[in-house]
Amino acid sequence: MEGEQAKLSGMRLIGHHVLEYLKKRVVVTAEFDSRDESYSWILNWLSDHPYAQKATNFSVSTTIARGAQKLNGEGGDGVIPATYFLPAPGLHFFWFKNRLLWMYRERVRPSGSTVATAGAAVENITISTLGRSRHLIQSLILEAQTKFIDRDKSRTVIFAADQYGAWRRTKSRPKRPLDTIVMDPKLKSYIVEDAKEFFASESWYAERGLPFRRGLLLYGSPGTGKTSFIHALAGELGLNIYVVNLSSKTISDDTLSELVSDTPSRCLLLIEDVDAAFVQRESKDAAAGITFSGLLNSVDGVSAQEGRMLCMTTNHLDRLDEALIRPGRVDVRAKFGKATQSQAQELFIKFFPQSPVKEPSLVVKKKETDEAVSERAVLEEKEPLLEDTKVAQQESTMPSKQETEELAAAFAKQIPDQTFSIAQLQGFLMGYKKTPRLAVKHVNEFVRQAGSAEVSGTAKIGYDDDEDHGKGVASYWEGSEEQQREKQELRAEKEKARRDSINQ
Ligand SMILES: Nc1ncnc2c1ncn2[C@@H]1O[C@H](COP(=O)(O)OP(=O)(O)OP(=O)(O)O)[C@@H](O)[C@H]1O
Repeated sequence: MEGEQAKLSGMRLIGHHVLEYLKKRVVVTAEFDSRDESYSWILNWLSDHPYAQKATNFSVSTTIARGAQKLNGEGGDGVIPATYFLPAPGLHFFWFKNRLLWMYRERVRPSGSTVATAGAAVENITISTLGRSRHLIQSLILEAQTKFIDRDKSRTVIFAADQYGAWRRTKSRPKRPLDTIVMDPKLKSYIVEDAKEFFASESWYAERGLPFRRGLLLYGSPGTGKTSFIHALAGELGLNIYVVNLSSKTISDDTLSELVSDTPSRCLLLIEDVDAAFVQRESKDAAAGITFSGLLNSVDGVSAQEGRMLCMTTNHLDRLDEALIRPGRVDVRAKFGKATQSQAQELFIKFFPQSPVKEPSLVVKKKETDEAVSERAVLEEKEPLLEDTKVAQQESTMPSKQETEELAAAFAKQIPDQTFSIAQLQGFLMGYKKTPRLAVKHVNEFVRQAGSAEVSGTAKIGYDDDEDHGKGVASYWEGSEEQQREKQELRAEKEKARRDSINQ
């Protein structure tokens, strides 16, 4: 009896192997794992495929990131985030180049997942077709890759380390134009030209046996534009950014070294607040972080990737060890200072760009009857318009180019030199997005209050909209109570004018 059973299971095993063998002979299969970049190419390709648009069993996603990581931010530049329709997990058949293919999408738990990584399911997609040639599936992959790269051409893609110590695409943003960065123009063009020259000199480095790497250190007060400049630089050079967070608990010397050697040959490797990790290290949190020598080894060890530019930012240059910033590791150092008066002026002009001149108030005026005009004249004589109401009336038209320049000069004149960061000034202007004249009128008050707030540290000043900092809050100058009341009055006035013009 036992012999019979052994025979049966033996035959089953042989049958299974034969089937697998035949499958391999007649079916070509490619497998994609959500932990790999190629998974994003396939998802992106699938979301555009007619099958995914018609499939009755589909999943909806606002990101093309891997299933394991629900990372937001991609495609969501508009008010409504981009939505992708994808074939749901399971088996699907579709046509590609007149050939039938089938795909299987499934969710699996990664082998060796721990309590810490529990919940981080990994997805798998296999795409198969009948035949023995890989050609068809290879061309599908190539098409998907090209499509994905084209999609990124106008964007800067940001990668960060995941909990497994591998790079993960986290988000992509439209390229930030360099001219949106307010800084010393000489310094700006020096860094940009230096970086361009570096990336064009691979053979020069090779001929001299020099490691093909460059280091850039940006230092200065918070909110002076260091991170923003790196993003704009990446956009200008057409490179992606690989961000390392040294304070992360999951990063060790080994993972850092692996990450650095895994960066592609042309990229910006960004280490933000490079001083912070070592301040924390002193807090003896043994489990967390990396050692200083680990950092040095990673950035210039033999395995460190060639052709990358290391960009570091810090608010405290004095806290950095000389060894980290010696030439060879840091080749260019740039100080980002608080706004000068001319930078405040430039910011104002950039903040209120010229839009086509609208003159709604003229339309209203045309309709005013003689009676109404004389009535208004009597009223004005009786009760002179409040100063702000006059400004408010002017605000119904945006200033001309010349007036904007005059306003910018008046604005800058009231900003003490090198006292506020651009982020703080931007925060103040955010309160006056459509009312530049009011911004000029109230800037004095902002300067006074911000000055005393800095001493007492109580008021909400400054503005930070950068998710990279992980603060997740946008705090900005909302104006004093009086300003807010004025703004409300202005809104009410505008609304009244609008209603009146409709009723006429
Ligand atoms: N020089 C600048 N030009 C244009 N925008 C700026 C500039 N400085 C700051 N900003 C704006 O302020 C905000 C914060 O800037 P950013 O994060 O680049 O500053 P940072 O110097 O990197 O700050 P931190 O040291 O805190 O990391 C962003 O919204 C950015 O657009």
